[in-house]
Amino acid sequence: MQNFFVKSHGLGNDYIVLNQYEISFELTKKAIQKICDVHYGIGSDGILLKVPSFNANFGLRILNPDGSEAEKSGNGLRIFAKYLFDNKFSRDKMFTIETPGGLVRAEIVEEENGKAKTIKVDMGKAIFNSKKIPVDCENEECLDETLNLEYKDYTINCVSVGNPHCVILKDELDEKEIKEFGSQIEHHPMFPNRINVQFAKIISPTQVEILIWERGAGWTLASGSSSCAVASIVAKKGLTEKKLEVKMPGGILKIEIDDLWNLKMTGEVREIASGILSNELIADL
Ligand SMILES: N[C@@H](CCC[C@H](N)C(=O)O)C(=O)O
Repeated sequence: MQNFFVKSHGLGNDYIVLNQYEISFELTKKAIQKICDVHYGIGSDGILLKVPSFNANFGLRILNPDGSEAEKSGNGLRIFAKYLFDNKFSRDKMFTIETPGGLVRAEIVEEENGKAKTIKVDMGKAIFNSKKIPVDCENEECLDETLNLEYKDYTINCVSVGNPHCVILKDELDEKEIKEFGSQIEHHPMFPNRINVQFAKIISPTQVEILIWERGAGWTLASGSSSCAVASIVAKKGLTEKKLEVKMPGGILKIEIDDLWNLKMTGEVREIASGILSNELIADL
C-alpha cells in the first residue's frame, strides 16, 4: 500500500485526496482529525476519499476535519474532479461522481499543461423544504425565520444543496462576528444535522459577497456548496439574477441556476502537493 495523497485547494479551501484502495490504515475519526491537523498531520479543511460507485463513474466520501461526514462539497467535488483527470482515472473531460448528497456531473472546462484548471460541476437541485434540509421550523420553507442565540437573534434562511445551509443577509460583513457566533449557529437545536453558516451581502444584481462558517471545519476561505446555497436564497428572494458571482475571502465562484433550481458552479482548483504519508504518522493514527 502506497498511502499516496494529493493536497489541492479551491480558492483557499484545501482538501487532501486519498484513494480507499491505496491506504493501509482505517480512516477513523481520530485518523481524520490527525491528518487534517496542521501541527500533527498535513493540515486541511477535510479529506476526500475515492470509493467505488455502482451508479456513477466514481464515488466520493467527504470527511470534515472534526471527523464527521458531509453529504456534499462544492470545492471538494472540483478538487476531486481535478485529481481524477490529472491522475488519469478519467481520460474523458466529463464524468459523474456519486456523493452521499446525490450524483453530480463534473466537466473540465480549462486545462493548463495537461492538468485540469477550471472545473464546472452540476451540483443538483436547491431544496427549500424545511424537513428535507433538515431544519426544525413550523413553516414548509425556512425563510426569514428568527434564530435565537443566548444573547443575539438572527434572521435566517435555510436551504439544502445536498448538504444543509443557513444564510444570514447582512448590510456589512464582519469576520469577527461570524467567527464568534458561527459555532453557536452550527450547533443550534433547530438544526438536527448541524448546519453550514454564511453571512451574505448583496453587492449588485449579479454579485454577492459572503463569509463562511463550515459545519465540522469552522472558518474557511471559500466554500462551493455555500456559494450555491447563498445564490439560491438571494435569487429566490428576487434580490439578484439567477446567474451570479459569489465573492469569498479566497476568490470568486460563478453560479448559474435554472428555472427548476438546478445549480451549476464553475471555478479554479490548484494542486499544492502530492506525496506519501509517513509510516510514523500512520503508526500514530
Ligand atoms: N468546503 C465545502 C463544504 C464541505 C462540507 C461541509 N463542511 C459540510 O459539513 O456540509 C464546499 O466547498 O462546499
